[in-house]
Amino acid sequence: MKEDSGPAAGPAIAVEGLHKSYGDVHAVNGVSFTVERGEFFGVLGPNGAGKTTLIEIMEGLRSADSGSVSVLGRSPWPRDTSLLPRIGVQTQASAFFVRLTAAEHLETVAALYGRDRKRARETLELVGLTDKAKTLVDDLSGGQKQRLAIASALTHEPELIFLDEPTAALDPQARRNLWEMLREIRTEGRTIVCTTHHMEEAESLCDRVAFVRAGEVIALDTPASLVRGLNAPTRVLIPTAQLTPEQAKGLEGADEVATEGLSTVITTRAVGRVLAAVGGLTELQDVQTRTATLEDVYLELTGTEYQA
Ligand SMILES: Nc1ncnc2c1ncn2[C@@H]1O[C@H](COP(=O)(O)OP(=O)(O)OP(=O)(O)O)[C@@H](O)[C@H]1O
Repeated sequence: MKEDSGPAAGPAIAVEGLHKSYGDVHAVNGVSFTVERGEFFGVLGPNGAGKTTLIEIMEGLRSADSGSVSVLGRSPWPRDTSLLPRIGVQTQASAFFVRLTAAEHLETVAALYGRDRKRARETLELVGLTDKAKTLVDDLSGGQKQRLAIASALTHEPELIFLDEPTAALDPQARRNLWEMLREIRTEGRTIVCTTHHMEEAESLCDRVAFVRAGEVIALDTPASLVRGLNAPTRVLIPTAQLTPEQAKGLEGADEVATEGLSTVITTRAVGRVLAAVGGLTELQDVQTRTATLEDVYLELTGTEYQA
């Protein structure tokens, strides 16, 4: 299933001047970008930004009003059935075959793609649901259903995988297991396009991310470049019981001093000098340093309070 997957075959996705409106709402308003083969690409932005509309156009589930989309070298609209075995789709409202167990559901999905039971079992194992093989789909928890939905998108080993908030209902352990699994899939050379509201997740997994706001891509780069571009200061947190704000204000390199809960917080662009000075006054093992993250980029770009 990996035909046309060499570098010579062009990008996995190329979107150019895409527009889509629902009445007066410009859900996608002039979007252009390219996703390279083998890339893990994140689409980020607040609720209603246009992410799902954009992804559904790439998946061939919606038509665009204007602009062009190429997916694995083909146009997904009008519906191109030759693309279906080559892409895997997990949506926020995945459907299951009712009255089947988790294993039976996946075996059915696998059979639809001409894959065998062994592959269905492998995929169940991949998402950590082997011990739920005999559980009815209806009796799975929300997070387990979500893992089954992801497995359904992976059974046929597609070249390109679309994931819409894949870890939304997962507990922290399941989320980290899924990250590991997605990293593994990526090393197999598959392309992954993923939306998420978890900035830590995007920072940890994505090669590049596109921030979408009001239907437009307002930033697109690697998470590290976006964070660097903020040029944000470092925050040093020390228990106030060990260093009071008054003591902190006198320290070399401290730009600003505040208190947060039980901590004195020093904002600085000379973290080495501040730590050296703090080390002379208190135990450094109780000191935490915080540098900017993709969440800070989100707040800067969208100008909104982040809500997971
Ligand atoms: N079928 C539809 N009919 C009318 N308006 C729609 C439809 N689907 C989406 N919209 C509107 O288009 C805009 C973009 O919606 P979209 O679902 O693409 O955003 P999103 O970024 O995926 O949001 P979320 O993070 O909440 O999933 C919103 O204003 C939404 O209300």
